[in-house]
Amino acid sequence: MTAIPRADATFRAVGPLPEGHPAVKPRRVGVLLLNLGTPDGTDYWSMRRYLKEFLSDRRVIETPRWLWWPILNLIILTVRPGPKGKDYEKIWNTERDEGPLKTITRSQAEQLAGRLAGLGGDIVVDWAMRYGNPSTQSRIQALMDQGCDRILLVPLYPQYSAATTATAADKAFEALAGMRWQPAVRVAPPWHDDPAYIGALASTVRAKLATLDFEPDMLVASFHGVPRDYLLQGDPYHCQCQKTGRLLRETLGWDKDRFMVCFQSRFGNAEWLKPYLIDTMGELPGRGVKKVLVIAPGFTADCLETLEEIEGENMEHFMHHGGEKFAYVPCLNDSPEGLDVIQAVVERELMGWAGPAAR
Ligand SMILES: C=CC1=C(C)c2cc3[nH]c(cc4nc(cc5[nH]c(cc1n2)c(C)c5CCC(=O)O)C(CCC(=O)O)=C4C)c(C)c3C=C
Ligand SMILES: [Fe+2]
Ligand SMILES: [Fe+2]
Repeated sequence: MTAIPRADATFRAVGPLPEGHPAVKPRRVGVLLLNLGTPDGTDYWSMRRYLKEFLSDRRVIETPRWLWWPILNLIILTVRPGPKGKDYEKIWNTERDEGPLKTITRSQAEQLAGRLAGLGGDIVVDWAMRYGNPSTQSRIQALMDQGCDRILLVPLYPQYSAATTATAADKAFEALAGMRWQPAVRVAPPWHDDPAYIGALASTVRAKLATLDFEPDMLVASFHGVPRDYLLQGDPYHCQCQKTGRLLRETLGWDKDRFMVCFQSRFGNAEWLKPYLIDTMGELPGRGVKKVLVIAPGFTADCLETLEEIEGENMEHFMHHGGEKFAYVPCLNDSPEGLDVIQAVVERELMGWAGPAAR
């Protein structure tokens, strides 16, 4: 007996529709890659809009609103959009007129769609942002319009944090809250210790080492920071970053004294996770560490925080303090290794919805 594909079976069962009956769509599975977001442009107003949405998120800034509102609206949104827009200009994809985070996330989704085509089932892959465009709400609606009654949300963060993973899920569930017919939803878990991920990171380090004219004294794994208080309140982000770092070092077979984990992108005056990358870059040359290789395992795509902050600001700081050689390992991005990781996570989480076991 030949199995009838699910969509056909649904159509046959429905038969002729009564007058005025809403259209019946084929049943599909949606995969929605969710990234952080990036401004629509580098001008003052685009930057301000993006920063306002980002920094109004209570998952990102937990300061009481009565205190935060005047700081944000009267100070930060006045002084930050201008200089940050200039920073974005340095890394902007002028061909497409968008930030690299957007270009890379789109490419990841397009390539993933090609890779999942052979899985069986009718799968639609799309991508959306937590802040800015394309919005999470609009892309969930687009998946629903194409008949997706099951959606796998994939927050593109290997390490879980309430400030990233949870707020991405919150935004998606906020969109579902207004729907009469909600899709069934799964949220992919973080993959900070997945062998596919650690192996991909190790292979990018090895590939980079093969191109260098020096042997690094130190491999520095830099993760985006969060306030230290989030760790004390129970956010697992710190521990997951440390585990990723340890597994990467063990896989590479590097000694403990030639490897360290740092945290970057501190914002505001509160204490964040330490050691700070920028301080470390200023101190290492004085400790005899003159040649460094930096990797940013927490970012699935190169962006402002890697290209401008690590490869720009931190490299300059290191050299200024007596460093001799600095190299940066690009993120996994839309490389075959990067797609292998996303595909492994997605295929695992689609089990029962797509592939051989799908009903
Ligand atoms: C102010 C608090 C912030 C927290 C907490 C935070 C956590 C956090 N962020 C990322 C990933 C990215 N952040 C990016 C930019 C960025 N981050 C903050 C603030 C916090 N992030 C701001 C204000 C900005 C915008 C730039 C600036 O004004 O400094 C980006 C880059 C986006 C791009 O368009 O290139 C990424 C990616 C993680 C993973 C994280 C916690 C785990
Ligand atoms: Fe950030
Ligand atoms: Fe920890």
